[in-house]
Amino acid sequence: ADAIDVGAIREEFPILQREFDGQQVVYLDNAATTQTPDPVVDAMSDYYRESNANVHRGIHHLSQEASEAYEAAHDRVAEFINADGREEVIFTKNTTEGENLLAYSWGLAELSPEDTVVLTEMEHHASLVTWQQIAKRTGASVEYIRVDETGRLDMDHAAELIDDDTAIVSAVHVSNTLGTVNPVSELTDLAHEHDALSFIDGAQAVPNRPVDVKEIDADFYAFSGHKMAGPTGIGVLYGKRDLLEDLNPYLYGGGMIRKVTFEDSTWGELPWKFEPGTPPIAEAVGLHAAVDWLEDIGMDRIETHEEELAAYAYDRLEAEEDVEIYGPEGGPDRGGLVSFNLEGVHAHDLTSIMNDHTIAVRAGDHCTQPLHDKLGVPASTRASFYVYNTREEIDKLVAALDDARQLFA
Ligand SMILES: Cc1ncc(COP(=O)(O)O)c(CN[C@@H]2CONC2=O)c1O
Repeated sequence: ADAIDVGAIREEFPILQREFDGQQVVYLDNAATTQTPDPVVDAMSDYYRESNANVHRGIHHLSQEASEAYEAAHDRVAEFINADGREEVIFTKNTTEGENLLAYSWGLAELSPEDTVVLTEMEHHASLVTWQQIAKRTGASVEYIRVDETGRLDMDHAAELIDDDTAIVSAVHVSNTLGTVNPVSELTDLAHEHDALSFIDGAQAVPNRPVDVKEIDADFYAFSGHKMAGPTGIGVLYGKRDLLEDLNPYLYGGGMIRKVTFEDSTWGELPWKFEPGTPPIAEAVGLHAAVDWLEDIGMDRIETHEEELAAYAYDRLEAEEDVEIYGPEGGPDRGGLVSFNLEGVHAHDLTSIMNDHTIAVRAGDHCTQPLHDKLGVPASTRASFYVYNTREEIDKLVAALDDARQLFA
């Protein structure tokens, strides 16, 4: 596929023209959140201006329009990830809520002391802490698939850990710290060989590459709107329909019920059963527009663009003898981000220097503290890329290292 037209894309992001101290912003913090193109902002503004009403099919024109827009967003997302229709697409607040929905509605009900939850050492706190706490409450145990010295999963260790005691395997598709692209189909197959469920955290995958949940055969898959050129306040939990049919909700209220009496209640149809109360309607409209906008570029082309930028960043940083990079070398095993440290300079100081050059990167543990403990560093600096980033921006990042060396090293 031909390269994406970054110049044309940047025209749709006024925020990228912003300057601080006379320097144009260099936004390299996309793994935290991506910027929002005009068509997405316009779709949400138009909704509020012209179609705003509450959903659940109120008997008036505006509610009909709002309901249709909200339902169409479910259909569009289902198509985008190759789910079997809106029944398999639950709108949540974000990836974190999707993981908690599964942990509370399935984990609390199904896990017992005989069960094991298999995670990886590179899990984000959204899944690691969630499963760790649900395991404590149910008596289940938690085991972690090792990350090897290249930053990849040790799949021999995975095959050892995943056995007949395993109830669920929960793995990140692309690590938000290492950039590692994990073999999620293989992990899912291992889980299914032992009648265990497979949950995949796709927060750093769905925005950046083609994702086909049926090809992966994951039982559940979560991601966020704000990391894929969409708004904050909306995420998706995909689930296989037959599994969702058997799950009981853990959040109750209006819109999710079929019949309510003073004695008891019964639950509504999928996906509404898991969407109590007034949902993020404008955000759903925005997410729909974001999916259209991304597909217009092409997910294959986005994946190639990010892989090339990450490989370029990896090579440029690798050439600096006082820089330590975490995760695999550039190529198909690395998504669009690079975490690193500059010898003798704390990540927070480096990131502050970067900010002096109006370069936005992120310092910290990236919600993967156990992984940083394993790496033996308290924090790292992470540059993460999206469709509007260029090699020239990476050159600015590398050039700013010298300031940090002069000041701190
Ligand atoms: C792999 C992964 N899983 C789950 C989440 C949680 O997503 P929500 O915040 O939308 O629920 C994130 C967010 N990434 C964090 C957010 O900021 N910086 C990061 O790397 C993530 O990268």
